[in-house]
Amino acid sequence: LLYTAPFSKSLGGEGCSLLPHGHFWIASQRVVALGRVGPAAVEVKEGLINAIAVGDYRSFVLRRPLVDYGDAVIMPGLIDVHAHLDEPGREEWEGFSTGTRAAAAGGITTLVDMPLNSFPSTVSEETLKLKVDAARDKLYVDVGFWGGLVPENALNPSKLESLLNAGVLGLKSFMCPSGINDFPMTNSSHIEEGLVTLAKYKRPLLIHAERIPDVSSDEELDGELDPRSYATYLKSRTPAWEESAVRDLKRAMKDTEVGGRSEGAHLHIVHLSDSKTTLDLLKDAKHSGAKVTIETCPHYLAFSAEEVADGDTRFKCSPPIRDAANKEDLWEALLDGHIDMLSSDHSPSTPDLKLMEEGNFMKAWGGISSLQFVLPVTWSHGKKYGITLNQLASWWSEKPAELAGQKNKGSILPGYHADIVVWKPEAQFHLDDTHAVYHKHRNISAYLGKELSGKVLSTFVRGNLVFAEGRHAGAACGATILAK
Ligand SMILES: NC(=O)NC(NC(N)=O)C(=O)[O-]
Ligand SMILES: [Zn+2]
Ligand SMILES: [Zn+2]
Repeated sequence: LLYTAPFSKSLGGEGCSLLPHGHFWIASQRVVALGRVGPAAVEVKEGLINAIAVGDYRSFVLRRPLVDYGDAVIMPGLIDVHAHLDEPGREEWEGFSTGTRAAAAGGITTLVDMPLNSFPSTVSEETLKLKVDAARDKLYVDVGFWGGLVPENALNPSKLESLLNAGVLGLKSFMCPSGINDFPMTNSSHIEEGLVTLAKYKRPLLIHAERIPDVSSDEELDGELDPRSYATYLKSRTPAWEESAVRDLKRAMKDTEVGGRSEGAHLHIVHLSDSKTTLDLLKDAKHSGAKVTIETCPHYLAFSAEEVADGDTRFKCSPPIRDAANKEDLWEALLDGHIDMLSSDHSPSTPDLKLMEEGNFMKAWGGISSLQFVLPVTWSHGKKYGITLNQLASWWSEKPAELAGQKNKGSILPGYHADIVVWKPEAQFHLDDTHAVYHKHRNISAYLGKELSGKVLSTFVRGNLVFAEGRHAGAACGATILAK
């Protein structure tokens, strides 16, 4: 039985998978596995990768269905460690069903949900249970959860332990106001104490590292500034915020070193935007042996402040998208390995909160909607820097799997989950009104109207073909991932 793409006509529809087989091979001329890219076939059996036949694979795949993807790329599915799915409590912003359908359409096979923007925030065993219950039968990809480190639990190890025992993959905290009432910010003492507990569990602490600087350099903010101007927003949230946070983390980072008070714990800086002093401070800490990793997001690599039109609040996020020179330096840091991985920071809201008509950057909700497009965006913008498919797999799958403690995910290797994206890097598309968008509010996405290259053909989650040629599987068979 040989399928060659496009193969919609032969696909099933009702169950967990569009492909009616539990044991099959997929093959192409560009399989990203075992540190190389080349012709290979991957055997999928009962949700796992059973074998990889490299080179001339035809003699291996006899008597089993084979999906031949020609010269499309077969790569590990993306693992997005930073997405706000907002359910329960704010389903009108996003939701498990819409968010995971968007993920599947974008080649993302695992999401890790942020503990804030849902209501209540995920800060205790009980609130994690609400998340897990709300997710039931709604997931098209696998979903894990970060818990929140907040003042209420940070100094209370037994509360933190009950949250960790309940299965969050790690914790997340803010060093500035989060914009969400039941998710208050932490100071460096909360963080240092939380890390001691995390060290026992060997799980990471993710930090939104922006802090209001002690000495304000914002004199320019005095007087009348136009809130529709992007420059006004940039002045209100300078790189000094990121720098101040990271300086304040000095002791916490030191504590993670071998022999330190929280050896075994791990600090992960989310959505780094400042590629100057903040990055230098983090490089120094890494260099002296602190266990620190860094992520940045496609919007910091795709856009620059110069391109953000006044009033276009789709581009408002924190920390802000900075100037073109900053963007160049972020690419350099990513290519040099100083930035470890990428994530979407998909943080939608209802369109009214983006204040798109008023265009007020100072009052609009901060957060970029991007979940479905991160693969083509990274590829389209990375091509001119010569990025490779292996680098994409490292930034989007291997490193995120490690951060989230997922030992069976993130690579195409025998014994691993068959979480796979098949895509055509050369296929161009214009993200116009006719393009199918599965996250909830298409008009708030900063990528609408853009030309991208890299089209997702198929997405497999644990062997289930959950998305192919524009269609989703009928049943939502993604799993919730809880740490043990
Ligand atoms: N409450 C939020 O979702 N905040 C998010 N907002 C952004 N990035 O603008 C974030 O991750 O900080
Ligand atoms: Zn954040
Ligand atoms: Zn976020």
